[in-house]
Amino acid sequence: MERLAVAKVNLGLSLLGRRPDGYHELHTLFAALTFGDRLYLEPIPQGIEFRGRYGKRNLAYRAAALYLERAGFPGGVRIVLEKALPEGAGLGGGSSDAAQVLLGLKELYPAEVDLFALALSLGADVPFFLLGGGAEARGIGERLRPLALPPLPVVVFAPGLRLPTPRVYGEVKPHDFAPELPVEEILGALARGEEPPYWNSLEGPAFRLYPELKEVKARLRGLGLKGVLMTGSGSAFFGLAESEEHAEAVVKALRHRGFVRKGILGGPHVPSGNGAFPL
Ligand SMILES: C[C@@](CO)(OP(=O)(O)O)[C@H](O)COP(=O)(O)OP(=O)(O)OC[C@H]1O[C@@H](n2ccc(N)nc2=O)[C@H](O)[C@@H]1O
Ligand SMILES: Nc1ncnc2c1ncn2[C@@H]1O[C@H](COP(=O)(O)OP(=O)(O)O)[C@@H](O)[C@H]1O
Repeated sequence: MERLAVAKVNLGLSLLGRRPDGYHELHTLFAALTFGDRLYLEPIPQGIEFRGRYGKRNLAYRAAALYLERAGFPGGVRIVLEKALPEGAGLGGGSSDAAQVLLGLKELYPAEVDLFALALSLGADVPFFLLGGGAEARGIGERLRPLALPPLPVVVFAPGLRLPTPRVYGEVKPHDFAPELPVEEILGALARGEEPPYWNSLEGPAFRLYPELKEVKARLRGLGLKGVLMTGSGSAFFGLAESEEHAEAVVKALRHRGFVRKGILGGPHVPSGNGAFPL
């Protein structure tokens, strides 16, 4: 079985405060995109044969180990992971890989296993990737409400700077906290092709760590993209293109400077019925 583990961007991310356990409470809009890593899953009699980086620490491997254990060891799986997404870029590649392994194994070995609970134990972004499409998220990303997003062309650019998530959260100061995102206004602006009134509270901390990221943002704006924003904890940025042709031209202009791809907001069509967590 072949599966596409798509990237995500955060159409705004607001840090509302810090929880007693040290994690940050956030409000964000997740948008799946149409490109990503490829995974090949094949049933084998027992165990996990894994081809990809990090061995047993890979989130895809850990997802398989968890699912097979919870399902009562119904059989094994061979997993080949072909990475296309840069790591530590805020595109959620590892989380997306893990979600596709969970969904794939549920198809190969159906069992009464709560995928959302397993997903959350693997990482805060993993539950979203079980749903795909678009979603409003709260908590640390686990309270999800699906959202319909206009299928706009976007360009993602990662400058080749790896920004580990804990490093960026570690740099957050009280003045980085902000109110909730104006969700209706953001959706309205997207639908009208206007500059969305969103922000990413992690841009301040990331820019303090790596001031050169400000130039990356300015360069994307200079190419005519709207709503240019860092995604998640960075270091990738995205922007909204006027058309597929505009997106293609931006990709050409940036292709020697880092990872650059065009995609469509909301991702490929996902069959409904995955359910959701209430906000
Ligand atoms: C920023 C976001 C936005 O979608 O995604 P990415 O950009 O990484 O894809 C997420 O909040 C990434 O959450 P998650 O994937 O769970 O982060 P992890 O790497 O597990 O967390 C690493 C560390 O970051 C801090 N952390 C993480 C999430 C959160 N809401 N508050 C935090 O303070 C914690 O110190 C944690 O130990
Ligand atoms: N399948 C995987 N793909 C990418 N990274 C993985 C994977 N499994 C574990 N990791 C670890 O998780 C970190 C975060 O990866 P990733 O999800 O791609 O970035 P981000 O959290 O910035 O969106 C990587 O730096 C790597 O150490």
